Amino acid sequence: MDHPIFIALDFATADLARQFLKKFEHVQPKPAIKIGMELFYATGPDFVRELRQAGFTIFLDLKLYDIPNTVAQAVRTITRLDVQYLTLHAMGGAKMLEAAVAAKQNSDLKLLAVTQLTSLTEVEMQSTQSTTLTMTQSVKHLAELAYQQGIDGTISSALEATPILQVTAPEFLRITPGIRLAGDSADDQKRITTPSQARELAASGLVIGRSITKAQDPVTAYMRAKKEWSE
Ligand SMILES: O=c1ccn([C@@H]2O[C@H](COP(=O)(O)O)[C@@H](O)[C@H]2O)c(=O)[nH]1
Repeated sequence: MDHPIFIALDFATADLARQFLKKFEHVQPKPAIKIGMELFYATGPDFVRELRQAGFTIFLDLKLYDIPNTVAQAVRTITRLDVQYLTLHAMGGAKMLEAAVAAKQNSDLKLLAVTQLTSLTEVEMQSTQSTTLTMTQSVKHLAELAYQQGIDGTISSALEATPILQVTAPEFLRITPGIRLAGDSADDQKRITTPSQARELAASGLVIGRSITKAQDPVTAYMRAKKEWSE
């Protein structure tokens, strides 16, 4: 899958996620899905296996952030789940990233490093992290660090996708949440773009949650995003 749109399955139970996915049973190819903390903590690895067996491409968004040994052991365990993408925080540092890359061994699992959460403004980032770096400088720095350790791509706003490309390589993935369809109302996401803006800014994949999951007609919202993204 070259340019995926991952639907963020942010649901509280497996049944709610199943009901949602049922609406997509006639959509081919199957949408790629992202399982984050809410659903994973509620349902655990068994539900990940169920969705994988049903043929979904799975992005497990657990945002690992711990000492190198702990993260490496977690990556080793997760490779057995046969998910295709996994997140960890770039802020864990070079040694943590390096340990995660070593732990995935020969598996096809792609590791994605979260740079700065899309819910943060530049001012919030600067005050929390006690830095004078701009958002772009900080994201570029973390992306370059991840790239040098052999990580497969980043998670950032699409607003930083072009700067990330400048310090990494075209094949390094630039996956971007914080995507909203025109007309959506404001929420906790701060660094947002539409799918077509993300494409113009050199994102290589999108994560979309509420614009699809909370839409009156989720399949139509997904198709609209897909059309904008691929045009
Ligand atoms: O910086 C980040 C990292 C991860 N996310 C995750 O993506 C989805 C976005 O959902 P929306 O409903 O489209 O806002 C969500 O699961 C986040 O945990 C992110 O938004 N930003």
